[in-house]
Amino acid sequence: MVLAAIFQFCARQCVRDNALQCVSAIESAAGRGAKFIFLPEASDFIASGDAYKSLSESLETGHFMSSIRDAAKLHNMWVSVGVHEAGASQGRCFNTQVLVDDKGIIASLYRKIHLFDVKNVGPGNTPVLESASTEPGDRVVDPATTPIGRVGMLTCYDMRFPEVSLMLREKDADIITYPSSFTVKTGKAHWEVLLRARAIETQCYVVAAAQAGVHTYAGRTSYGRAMVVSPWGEIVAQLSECDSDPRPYNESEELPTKASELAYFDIDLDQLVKVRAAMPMQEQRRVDVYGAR
Ligand SMILES: O=C(O)CNC(=O)[C@H](CS)NC(=O)CCC(=O)C(=O)O
Repeated sequence: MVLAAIFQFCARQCVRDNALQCVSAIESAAGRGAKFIFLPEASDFIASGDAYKSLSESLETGHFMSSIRDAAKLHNMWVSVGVHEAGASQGRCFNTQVLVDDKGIIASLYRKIHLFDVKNVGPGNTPVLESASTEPGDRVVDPATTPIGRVGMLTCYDMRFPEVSLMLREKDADIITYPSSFTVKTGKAHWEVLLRARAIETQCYVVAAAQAGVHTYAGRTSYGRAMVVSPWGEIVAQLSECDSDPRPYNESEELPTKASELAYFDIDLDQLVKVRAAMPMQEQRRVDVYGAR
């Protein structure tokens, strides 16, 4: 079994501060002997309005990813982290999950394919239009081989589309990651159910690092409750949830952040093999009746 860590924090609009928090989480996890750490979606920043354009960075040369890569190398740690990647069309960014290996090299990356364009689930039942700032990716990436198993990457809202997680299972994923920044309303209603269902039906570990807390200047609050689910559907680690009411938008007010949290868990690939052997769903799929995913 190999030890891994999952991190939850409240990103601000300042990329340097957020980088410091993530680097310190990597350092702590290394001190405990973890080989892999999962960081949330948008760990580089949560911003308001047009700030996306100026804050998004290149994965190769930007301050945020350089800090993460240096820390990964220094502490021999694999890192999964969500960032805003500069360089998409129309001044937008990609919502990208980056997998960094223990030498500080980018081993793989995945650009979120399902964007959170919704009508009445945002703060105060307002709409959210992720596609205004973000260009969707156009491919699912094969799972990457790491010291904790084969990691398949998806992000946040993607967890509502089981087809892609089943596709990753088909490609031999052991672990599926959903770095997230969920809304409080949808988090309370759906978060645990979605993550446990994805784990049970794919018979994979599901790891969802999360943002948590009030981002007042951006007019939004993240639900938190970062969670790890075993291939049998048990919650093996979870962090605290944020149930604050949404607060009115206030650009100048940066509230004290909700404290960051770190949890540890073992990835037990023997248990995964036993679960799959006892209930061989992958071999039982009736693709002859209902087609491939
Ligand atoms: O905007 C950023 O900077 C980072 N991206 C996000 O926070 C994204 C898009 S707004 N959030 C989600 O997908 C929440 C999904 C969700 O809450 C649900 O499926 O219910």
